[in-house]
Amino acid sequence: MPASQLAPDIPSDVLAAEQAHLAASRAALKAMREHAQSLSADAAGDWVSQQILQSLLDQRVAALADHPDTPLFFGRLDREAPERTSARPERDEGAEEEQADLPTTIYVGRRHVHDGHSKPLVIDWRAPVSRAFYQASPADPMGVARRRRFGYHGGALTAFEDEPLGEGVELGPSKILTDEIERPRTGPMRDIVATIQPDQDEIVRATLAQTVCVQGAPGTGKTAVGLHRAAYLLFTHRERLARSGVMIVGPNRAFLSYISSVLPALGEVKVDQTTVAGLLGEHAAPEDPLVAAVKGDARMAAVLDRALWLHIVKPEEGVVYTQGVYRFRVADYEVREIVASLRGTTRYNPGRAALAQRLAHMVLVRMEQRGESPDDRVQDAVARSKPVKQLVEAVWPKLTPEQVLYRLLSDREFLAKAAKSDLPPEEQEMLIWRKPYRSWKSAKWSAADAALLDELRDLMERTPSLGHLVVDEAQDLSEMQLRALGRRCRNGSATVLGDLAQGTTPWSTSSWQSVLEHLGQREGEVTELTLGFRVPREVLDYAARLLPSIAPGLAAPRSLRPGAGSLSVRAGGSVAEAAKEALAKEGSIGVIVPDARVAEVSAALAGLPHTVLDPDSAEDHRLLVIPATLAKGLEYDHVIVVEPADIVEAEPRGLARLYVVLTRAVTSLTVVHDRPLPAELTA
Ligand SMILES: Nc1ncnc2c1ncn2[C@@H]1O[C@H](COP(=O)(O)OP(=O)(O)OP(=O)(O)O)[C@@H](O)[C@H]1O
Repeated sequence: MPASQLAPDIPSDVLAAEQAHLAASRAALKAMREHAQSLSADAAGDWVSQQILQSLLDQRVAALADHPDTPLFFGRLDREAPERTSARPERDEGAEEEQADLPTTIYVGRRHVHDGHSKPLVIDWRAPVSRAFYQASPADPMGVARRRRFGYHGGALTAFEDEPLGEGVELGPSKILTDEIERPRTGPMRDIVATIQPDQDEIVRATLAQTVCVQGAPGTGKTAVGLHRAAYLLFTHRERLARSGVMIVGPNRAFLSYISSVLPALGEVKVDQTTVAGLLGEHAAPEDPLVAAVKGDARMAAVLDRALWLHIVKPEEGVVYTQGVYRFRVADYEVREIVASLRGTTRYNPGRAALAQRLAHMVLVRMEQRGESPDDRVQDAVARSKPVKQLVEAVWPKLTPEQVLYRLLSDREFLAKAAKSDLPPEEQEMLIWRKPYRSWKSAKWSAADAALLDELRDLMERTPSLGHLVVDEAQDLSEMQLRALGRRCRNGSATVLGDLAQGTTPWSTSSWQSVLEHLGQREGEVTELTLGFRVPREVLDYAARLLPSIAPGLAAPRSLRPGAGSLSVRAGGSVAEAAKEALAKEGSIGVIVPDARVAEVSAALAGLPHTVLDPDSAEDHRLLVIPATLAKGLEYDHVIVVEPADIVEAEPRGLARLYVVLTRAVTSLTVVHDRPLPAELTA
């Protein structure tokens, strides 16, 4: 963007000085990288340490890469002398000392850069001192006299915009922010590090211990905020989270591929990004949504718990261990006592191992009574001996989650025993497979079963916890899936993102409190993002006509972008025609169609270069055909929605699906239909 476009009176000497600072910063980054490259891992004592050190050095060199097309810094703060800074409390320890040590003018960017004398040239956006860049306002300047935002064209600094904060004057809208929001979307999602808004920043910088749950209308930046929060936490708690790990869970692989480059662009490459299926198992046997809803209900947890422990058989016999001419006996009542003391105090598999050890210990006690002095090795040998193993197998059998679930879903009597009064008979009947499988090995599991298997796995063996989990589109998760995710952050915290109006699964939630409860994060704070950055107002108002039917409790969303003329509804219109019109404009085009009509619409677009969205393919086209069920979380400059009535009828929560697809557009939405539009949309 040429400087003159931003502000005709930008003094060229000021711009030149800023450009010189950019050049100096880039040169310093290069020097930092060369220094890191010159370091050798040879100093490490042994081969293993050398490999570890080398890998750390390689990571450091990679992190110091300069991306010429990406702004190294995007803001500048001219701060008042430290003693005059406002007494606003900082959240991180050491923040005040850090502020005092820094020069009064600082540049805020993607990473720290310092010169050869350790003088900071650029400060990481995540550092405590950078917070003022996002939060300072004339009402609370946070010690900042002037905030400067930089505009770039490619990698070149071409413009800046000043906001005086210390003079109590009202700030006008930022053109740099507006340009960023209006920029055409191409390729995968980009970071928003230069333009994070104050309410978004509050969420990004919430402390690690705090679980945050964000309700937000389409395009309010929930996904963006979740990803930036992950980057912020990794920076602020680098060592702790390097050990325990951070994971992003998204709705499908198309979405993961869309967001995949945001964290690497922020320098964070070691974050797992996955789907619930990726985490719990890629099971997708088709299932009646009503059955899936019962399986997704948290009441299943108690049923599974009983189902597993019902496998323990009351011991009727003791153990006889023979050593030479001696026989050592553990009586049946003693075995019963041991089993009773272990039940309920341990998970299933460690309990099984403990039973063997406790039996062996009893044998050892008998040996000692006979005057022997056996050691631990003898105890281990007894625990592994045939009679002990046989008894353990008979009383506390070795099981897999699949075996237990197979029995539960195929054996009415067993299910009734496990379900007790938690599930009424009609729900039990729904759970029993209509067509039973021959064995647990040949059973085909559904997505709902995957969460049940995971629950059983955890009852058998403790699931390790991560340090932090970001869960996107969380309104779509069942209570059992939430429990599965909750296990993975039980010693950590979570960022939970979603929109109650966009729930499209049989088990979609209508309450964030309930989500937090099943996640095991009752203390989590529910907050809301209300301003939309994606969808033009006209389009959002149109989609919001569906809200009274799908989420009556939610207020109508607001959009930052007026977008007059962005909506076109065409009865009997041609999809190819609409696509041609969009191709004549700038930006990406998504043709969102009922899943069953993908092939037909793709054929109708023959002659226009396009592909059908495939999450596993790197092929990127300007014109994409997208099955409605894959559109969640994605966005395109121009969206063409084909036959809303079919989209609504295709699934039980079809109206919510329609709301999702109508809210994917950044610049224009064209609705093409032959059938009458759903009444909720024309009301
Ligand atoms: N502060 C911001 N500055 C610039 N762009 C932003 C900002 N916040 C969000 N955006 C942009 O708005 C668009 C929507 O953001 P995002 O996908 O995170 O929204 P969402 O709330 O997750 O939407 P949905 O509910 O539809 O999935 C993205 O292009 C994102 O980059």
